[in-house]
Amino acid sequence: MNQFGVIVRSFSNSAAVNSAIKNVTIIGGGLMGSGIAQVTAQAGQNVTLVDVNSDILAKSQKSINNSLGRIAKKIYKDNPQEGEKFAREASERIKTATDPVAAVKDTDLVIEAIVENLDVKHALFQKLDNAAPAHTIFASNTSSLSINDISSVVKRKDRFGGLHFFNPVPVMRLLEVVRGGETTDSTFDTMMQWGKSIGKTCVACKDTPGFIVNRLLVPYMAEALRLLERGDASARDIDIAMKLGAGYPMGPIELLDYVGLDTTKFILDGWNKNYPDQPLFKPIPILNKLVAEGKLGVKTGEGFYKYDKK
Ligand SMILES: CCCCCCCCCCCCC[C@H](O)CC(=O)SCCNC(=O)CCNC(=O)[C@H](O)C(C)(C)COP(=O)(O)OP(=O)(O)OC[C@H]1O[C@@H](n2cnc3c(N)ncnc32)[C@H](O)[C@@H]1OP(=O)(O)O
Ligand SMILES: NC(=O)c1ccc[n+]([C@@H]2O[C@H](COP(=O)([O-])OP(=O)(O)OC[C@H]3O[C@@H](n4cnc5c(N)ncnc54)[C@H](O)[C@@H]3O)[C@@H](O)[C@H]2O)c1
Repeated sequence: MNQFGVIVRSFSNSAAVNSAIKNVTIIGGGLMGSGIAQVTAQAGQNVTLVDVNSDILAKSQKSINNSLGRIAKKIYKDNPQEGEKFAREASERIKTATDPVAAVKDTDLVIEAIVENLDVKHALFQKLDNAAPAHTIFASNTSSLSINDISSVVKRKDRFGGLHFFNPVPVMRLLEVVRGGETTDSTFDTMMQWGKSIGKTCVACKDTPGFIVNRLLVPYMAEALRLLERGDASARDIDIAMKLGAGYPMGPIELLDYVGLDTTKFILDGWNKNYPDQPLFKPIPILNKLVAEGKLGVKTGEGFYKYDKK
């Protein structure tokens, strides 16, 4: 089945995979948090999506409703009315909030998808640890930080793990479920079951840098940027080469624009700090220049490439 086939199958099967989790709070309504909120609501669960202000949350909701419309057209192509009902009901399951403490008072799972910065993640989780119910599981959607490092500030280390989604969340079928050093079997099993209940194919990984995909993706994308910096090939030709030569749906440069150059820089700077002797993670001038100019990729309309404003 194509990705939509999987979504349809998973969507219809998601109810079949019972999960103890019914109420989910997602902190960070950006690229990833909005997608995680959407697929969770699509699976019939109650969602509270939190961000720092209502303008950002309005943008999150617009993005979610656009995506729901695209998926509804696929699943219910022969029954538009049912499609509208599916999209409306999923959207209605998502509440938004700007107060993270209030948003975790009655929740079973908190998924953090805020900026890739350990200090900011620490400040958030410290606040939530004293506010959420004792049974609530905490998870981070971090791309590159250690789950053990993130959870070092909370008491509930036994109920803390990684739930690493892939962009765009409504389409990418994979979910990496990451165990921290103190994650209990019960917490891990609940996260795996929950991942299946929202229609994802779950793989398990220890708390190792980059988990599985990014551990392999980062060197590949790093070398692509260095090819570009040396002038060995143009961005366009590097992307065409990897799509036609390796069968990738996107080339590495357009993928960097797609995931966000700010997030990319956060990840690279973090790994360079942790592994200063690894030449692969040395700062990349062309990346730093674009980020300094506010050219963050698709999300700002320009990165390595220019994009039509949506
Ligand atoms: C060391 C120095 C440098 C590097 C340092 C650090 C590097 C950091 C890199 C990692 C950064 C973080 C990474 C993160 O932690 C993990 C990731 O997320 S990795 C990225 C994973 N994702 C991908 O690889 C995406 C690859 N691209 C694709 O799969 C496709 O291009 C696409 C995005 C699905 C778009 O498909 P296209 O065919 O190109 O375009 P369409 O618009 O036609 O879409 C196809 C199909 O999908 C539907 N669709 C697309 N987007 C959405 C959406 N948001 N919601 C709903 N539906 C969507 C669309 O309707 C189409 O449906 P169809 O008509 O085909 O049925
Ligand atoms: N971009 C990707 O492709 C991708 C894929 C997988 C995982 N991730 C990870 O997901 C996380 C988010 O990435 P993104 O691309 O969605 O970033 P983003 O910049 O699109 O969204 C981050 C959101 O978090 C909000 N935020 C920041 N601090 C906050 C706080 N203290 N409280 C509430 N909201 C806060 C911001 O306002 C923003 O809307 C990062 O850890 C990233 O590494 C990213």
